[in-house]
Amino acid sequence: MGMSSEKQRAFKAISAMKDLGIPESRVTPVLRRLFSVYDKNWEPIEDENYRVLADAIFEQENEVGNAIHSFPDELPLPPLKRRLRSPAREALPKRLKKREEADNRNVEIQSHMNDEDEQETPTSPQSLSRVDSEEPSQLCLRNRGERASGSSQIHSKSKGKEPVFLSSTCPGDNIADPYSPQKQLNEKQTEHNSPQRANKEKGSLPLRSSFGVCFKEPKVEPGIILLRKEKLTNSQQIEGLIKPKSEPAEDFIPFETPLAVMPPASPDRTNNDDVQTVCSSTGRVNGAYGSSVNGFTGQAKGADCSSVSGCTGQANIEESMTSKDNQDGISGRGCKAATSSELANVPDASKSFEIASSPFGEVKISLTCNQALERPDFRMPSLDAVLNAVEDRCLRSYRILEPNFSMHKLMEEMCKSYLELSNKAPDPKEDSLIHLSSDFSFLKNSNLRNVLSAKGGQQGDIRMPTSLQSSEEVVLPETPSMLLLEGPNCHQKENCDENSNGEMDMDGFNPNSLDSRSLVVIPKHVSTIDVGPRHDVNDISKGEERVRISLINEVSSEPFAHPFYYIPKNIVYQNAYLSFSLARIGDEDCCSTCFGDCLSSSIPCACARETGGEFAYTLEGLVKEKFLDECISMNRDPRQHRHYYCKECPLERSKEGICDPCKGHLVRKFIKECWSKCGCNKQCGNRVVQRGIACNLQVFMTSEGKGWGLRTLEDLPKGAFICEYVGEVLTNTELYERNIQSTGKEKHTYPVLLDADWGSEGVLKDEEALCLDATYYGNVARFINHRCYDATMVEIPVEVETPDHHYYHLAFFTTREVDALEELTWDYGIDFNDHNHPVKGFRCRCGSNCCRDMKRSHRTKSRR
Ligand SMILES: C[S@@+](CC[C@H](N)C(=O)[O-])C[C@H]1O[C@@H](n2cnc3c(N)ncnc32)[C@H](O)[C@@H]1O
Repeated sequence: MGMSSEKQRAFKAISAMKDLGIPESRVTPVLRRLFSVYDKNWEPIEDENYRVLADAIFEQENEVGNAIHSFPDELPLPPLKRRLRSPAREALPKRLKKREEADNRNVEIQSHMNDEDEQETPTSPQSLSRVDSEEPSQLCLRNRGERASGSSQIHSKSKGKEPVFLSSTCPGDNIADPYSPQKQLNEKQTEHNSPQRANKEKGSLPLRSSFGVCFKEPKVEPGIILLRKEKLTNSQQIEGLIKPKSEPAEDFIPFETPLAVMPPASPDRTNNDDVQTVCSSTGRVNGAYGSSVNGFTGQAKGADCSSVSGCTGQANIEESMTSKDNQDGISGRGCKAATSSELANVPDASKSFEIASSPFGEVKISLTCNQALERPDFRMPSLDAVLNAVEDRCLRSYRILEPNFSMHKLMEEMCKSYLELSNKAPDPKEDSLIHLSSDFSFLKNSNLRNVLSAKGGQQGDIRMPTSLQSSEEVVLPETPSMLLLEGPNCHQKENCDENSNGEMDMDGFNPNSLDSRSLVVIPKHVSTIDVGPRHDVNDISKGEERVRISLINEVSSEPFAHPFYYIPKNIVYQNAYLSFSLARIGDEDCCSTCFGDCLSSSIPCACARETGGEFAYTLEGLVKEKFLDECISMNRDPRQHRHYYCKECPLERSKEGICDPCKGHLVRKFIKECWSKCGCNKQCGNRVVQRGIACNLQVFMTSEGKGWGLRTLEDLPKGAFICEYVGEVLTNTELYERNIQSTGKEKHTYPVLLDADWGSEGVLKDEEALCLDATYYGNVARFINHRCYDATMVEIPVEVETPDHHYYHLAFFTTREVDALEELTWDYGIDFNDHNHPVKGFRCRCGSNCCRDMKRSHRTKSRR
């Protein structure tokens, strides 16, 4: 395309933005980036009246932390409305008053919020991107005083259906400026994009209601360009990524000077098992990470590369991919072939993608990322971490509904496309064209295989998790909204045989033949183009988590019959008052001037203040040993640690009969994570819990009679985040009401008090004291069994959306190294003599030497 045409299109784009009130100065740099990202392809930029461009402009503003201050002159601010009403304020505990003062400091934001309450809620993803809508903030809450009296009980209304909280946005939560061009753009798009509208059409609950909670669509990470999946076919998306470049297109405007080219692969690769470290011509370091499993080649040079612009350095990620030919023993030729690789796209050094192939079917993709290496604190992430992070970003950014989406598959698609384009039709029987070490690493490093092999000595003793049983994983359309699986883990009869013990065996499954290759199941890809969302019924999270959580019963034929809705984040039941909003987070409680990863900064940011000016997490994302040990010590020997004794204990008040004096609440140590009002990005190392479950977990039937439990399928280090305790946020009163309404048998076995800081809040009213109940709505944590004293996990309160300790996330971290297949337990801190406790009493079968259930004559001795 000629220069003049490029210019014309650029001018058109600029003037379209001008029409929306965005000055040229803000448009041009973003346009340059987009133009580069889309490989000088104008269509995606022009699509939908330059929607992507507008998105990107606002995303960039978010990224540099000036979303609020960027239009001071252009945008008149509505008058301040007080968030809290005076009488309510009088009753506020000190902490909340302090927050209100912070409100007043944040008057501009506040007034926007209130004003938006009355506005029609924009629903497009980009509208959310400017507001407090980063994924973890899915809870968006109203002030109790503002809650309409007609609030109904969401869950009771939605019984029998998929929980209907999924709304793209929450009324009243959008602080996007009503006058902003972005909003104008949104309004144009609301008609056809609105999930609310879609929901209405489906006849589900009206989402714009007075409920205290609703979910938002995931927000796009600042700096990420939105590709709208529904607009692009698979192949378009892939093409967008790897479109072969036959000719260097002319730049319509000067771009950043290209940095040194990183040509793919050093030529002399004579051994596919080699892990290569390549230095870029800038002399910067490229790390290496890769290994070979069972003869597969996995090579990668990882780099922290996420941005598509701002090229200031250079790093490489390279994935060596071998086709079937190579696997079948032609690897020698493949190695030789590497020397004769031909670059598919050589000419333009600034390109971030390069693909090479050999005449023998070897395809090599080289990603050149330019952002990381100028950073003095640059460190090489593992390929695994990069793939996970990219998956995470993609899932949030592109509305990918396929629960089994993986970067591995994406790379494979790239390979396939490349081969197709090269007129080399891939073998349809090919199960995987690429072999990355990351997919195998946990099996290679963990002792899962040994454990399985050991057990497999007696064939039939072991039931493989369904997720590992067959590569023909069954993916069924989701019909049941409640997770209620009939029978053991085999959900497709045809694939299962029932043995004499009534247990299910997979056809042809031979535990003795296990090797790491047979253990790895790459789930069948299901296209999301023409079908609705699907869930693997053997994923108890129904696709809600980043990882699949399988379920297995190796000890009995008891079916899994837990009627609960899986939710990955807390939701408010009805009256719980959670006092957080962006406006309540003062500058002193966030790190608005940070950038990138706070953990890499030499000076810890404001978010580390909660943990004594030091981050609680290590660079590897583990809780630091000292901090963790203190938390463990608190749990193991609570008497040695500070307690708060309520004058009128909400817990006692909510019990039946006479109130006992407060038994004391442990004053716990908190972790404070960075969040939406912080300048850092979602990948910041101080955001662990909010990223969700990352390890391989499994719900299994315990053999000690504790019912279902949770275990890990991989070796875990000490201090690793496992999961959050997720449930409905209730007030103590509501929990009390639930308990008295239920019969003894149904007494709630899943409530957790959020009492870690009751002490600093003065006398808490019943409706202020919060707890989580995972009985009806919960996540995988509802299966965590109790172990006295030496549990494998400890709970730590984590602040995400609010610096106010009133509401927090309860997160579980490992107390020591945990082996694959070991149960993940937690010391409930239960007093086995307290029969009035809201948690239903049980006969403890934890097996710990220090079991506190002393009265039980049948106490089991620990086997550990
Ligand atoms: C939060 S649930 C844990 C999951 C539960 N095992 C299930 O099957 O749903 C708590 C319940 O699990 C059982 N449980 C947990 N830890 C136990 C233990 N150490 N000994 C016996 N039962 C236990 C008790 O019935 C308790 O009320």
